[in-house]
Amino acid sequence: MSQVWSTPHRSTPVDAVVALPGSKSITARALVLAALADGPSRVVRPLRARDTDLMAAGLRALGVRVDEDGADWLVTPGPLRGPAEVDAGLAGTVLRFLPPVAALADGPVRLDGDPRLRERPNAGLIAALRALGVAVDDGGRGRAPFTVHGTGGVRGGAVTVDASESSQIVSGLLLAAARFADGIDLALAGGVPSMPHVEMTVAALREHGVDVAATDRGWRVAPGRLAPLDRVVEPDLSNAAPFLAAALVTGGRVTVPDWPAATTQPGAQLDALLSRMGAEVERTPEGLRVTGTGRIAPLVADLGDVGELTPVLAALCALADGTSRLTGIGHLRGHETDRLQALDEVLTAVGARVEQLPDGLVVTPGPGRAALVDSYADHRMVHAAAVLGLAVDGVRVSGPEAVTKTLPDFRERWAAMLGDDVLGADVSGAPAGVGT
Ligand SMILES: O=C(O)C1=C[C@@H](OP(=O)(O)O)[C@@H](O)[C@H](O)C1
Ligand SMILES: C=C(OP(=O)(O)O)C(=O)O
Repeated sequence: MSQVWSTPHRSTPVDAVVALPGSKSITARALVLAALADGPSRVVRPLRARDTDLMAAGLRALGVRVDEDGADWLVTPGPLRGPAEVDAGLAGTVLRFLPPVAALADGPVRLDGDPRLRERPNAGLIAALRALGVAVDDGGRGRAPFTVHGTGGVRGGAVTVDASESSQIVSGLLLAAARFADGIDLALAGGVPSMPHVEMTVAALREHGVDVAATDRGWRVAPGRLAPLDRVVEPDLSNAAPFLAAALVTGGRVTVPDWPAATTQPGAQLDALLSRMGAEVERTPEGLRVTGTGRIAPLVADLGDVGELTPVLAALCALADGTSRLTGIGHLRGHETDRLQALDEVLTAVGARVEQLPDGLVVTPGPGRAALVDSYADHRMVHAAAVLGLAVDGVRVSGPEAVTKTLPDFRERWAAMLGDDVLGADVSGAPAGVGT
């Protein structure tokens, strides 16, 4: 039995200020870099959610101390050790950031996770580790479960990496590379999605005093120490997406406080993307304010840099007044679920017409209809269903607990935005499934 969430329907304009907890991506980098530094670091206002708790637990398994200090995490590095077991859950960040750290441990580290984690692509990372002198036993699958045979050190040096399926492969290698004997000289074999996330990695490394340089084909990290650092985590701008979308759908107004003036988070691009979809977007002293104008314009865009915004943007496209075309997102087939397939099914169930492209979606809105849709264990599919449900009466989603991945109290925050006292609607036990 899985839960079913009846998403709240709302025709009146929302008017809310929605504060959001810390960024998943910044918290993950802060933890890993703190673990590799040569003294204790503090992570201030980290995201506490399944993905980041798994990252902390994985580092603890490798011998790092991660203590709670109020709402902060205090990270005290220690000798990295094996044998160890790491549970990556469904977290791409744990899957791709911890193996290069595990390679520095003094024994074998086995990494596994949810059934879907075992389908998420990782061959590019495993091949790169081998080329850098690390033995990895993956049974030839290129996926979890696999064992990294740490020997207490990594040679490092020049390596060509296929990161076409995930930018996290690049980030994982760069994060640990200063601790490799020869650092790393990473050349990309082809394209890489989600470039802002690689820029986030480079920026975070530099804040720890690491020497990172962009090269013709990739990045070079010099071997050296990582200085300890107290880091304040920015709010998660990708998780702002469904709340800001609610302003467009209801013709209302949503403000997200503490919106950073400058950031490498891809969610920063919501500003421009939502303007293109018809919203008025302004930076106010209170935060980023998005005001719906009553019209949702279709979107034609390459979302390759901002793939994780796709589920919410695609939901808006299903409510727009024309056909949208979202491209550059073939790698979303390897995310928490095959997101192009999942969005096709969900948007079709609520009345839109969807065409799948090899690297994207064409979405044509239709008359909305009630539907029971699946979350596919994907937090951002729950966000998408919530956005659809504002406009289409009777959208229910099974498996809403997937939101624990990055925003455990998503439904409470959604209800609060709408001015509801409780969860916004009933949550009941019912068999998982898709259909009306
Ligand atoms: O480095 C990161 O923190 C992330 C990189 C991106 O991964 P992909 O490049 O696999 O899309 C993004 O989608 C994910 O949510 C977080
Ligand atoms: C793709 C995502 O997550 P992960 O870090 O597990 O890849 C996401 O949060 O949208």
